[in-house]
Amino acid sequence: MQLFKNLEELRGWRGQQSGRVVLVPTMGNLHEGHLKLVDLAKLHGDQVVVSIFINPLQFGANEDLDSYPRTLEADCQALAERGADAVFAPQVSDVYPRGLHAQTFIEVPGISELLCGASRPGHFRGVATIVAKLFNMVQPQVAIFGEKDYQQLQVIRLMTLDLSLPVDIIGMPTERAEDGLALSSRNGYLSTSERALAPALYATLQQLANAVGAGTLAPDIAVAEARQQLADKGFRVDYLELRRQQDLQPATPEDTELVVLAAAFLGRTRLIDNLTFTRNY
Ligand SMILES: Nc1ncnc2c1ncn2[C@@H]1O[C@H](COP(=O)(O)OP(=O)(O)OP(=O)(O)O)[C@@H](O)[C@H]1O
Ligand SMILES: CC(C)(CO)[C@@H](O)C(=O)[O-]
Ligand code: BAL
Repeated sequence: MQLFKNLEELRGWRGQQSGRVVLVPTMGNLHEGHLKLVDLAKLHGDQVVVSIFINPLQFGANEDLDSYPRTLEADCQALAERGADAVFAPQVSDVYPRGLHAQTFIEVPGISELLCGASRPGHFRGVATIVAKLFNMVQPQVAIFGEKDYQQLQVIRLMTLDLSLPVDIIGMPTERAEDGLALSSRNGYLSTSERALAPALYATLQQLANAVGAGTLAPDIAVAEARQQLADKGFRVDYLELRRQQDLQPATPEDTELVVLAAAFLGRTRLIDNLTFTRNY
């Protein structure tokens, strides 16, 4: 496996590839969820490139940019064992040569201001901008993203459509621990007692989806109960919302393809999760 630490090296390699290149963008500190994206990537092309870049543009001023785990050596070892072909791990100055604030941005209006975007202003502008730049740098035919970051996946799909980018976007179902907790780099911030509580987030989403899907609870009541249940268990709920899958707008009684999405803090750790389901009545 090759490791490219700057754009020039990456471009030199990319120019020699004639097959289908698949990109898996990450921020590193890799876990089995990321490695499952690599497994899927291998089915979709000839060369799998994993980018590892902690993108300052998508972090808010009071977020964890400085403390975000940086584990490049272990990440490369895991990726080599899993059969990735190349890792692209550029420096911030290589990615943003004019500095973060003199940067041309990509905005995907509407969807970017909802849910995580409301709690993290500018976050999806940072995500859309870096993903568009990674597409230009790596020039993949295919890119793989996790459904754990459901809103992010939708933002990227819309950006790709709006800008006519020649990249197929593929979503990968969320990889979970045995107790249901979605794997996430930020799970490493949880204390032992917080980790024991954390699976309640997904369990609560499952209960809500079962009740609304079968029509045994009205959506408003199910949402209010779910929020209260999480608060009673010690979560600080940032949002928990029932939305339609297509555009993440509030679900109307006619919508059947639904998604429940939540972000909730345990201590200082912000967990996100979601569950898609069909209303059957
Ligand atoms: N449990 C998971 N299952 C499937 N895909 C995942 C999972 N966790 C992360 N991903 C995907 O991996 C890619 C890189 O994500 P990232 O490096 O931010 O990891 P993360 O674990 O989500 O980190 P964080 O805790 O910072 O959100 C994204 O497309 C993300 O959706
Ligand atoms: C897509 C991404 C790599 C862009 O920095 C990031 O938001 C992530 O890891 O999900
Ligand atoms: N996995 C999403 C990246 C972020 O939280 O910044």
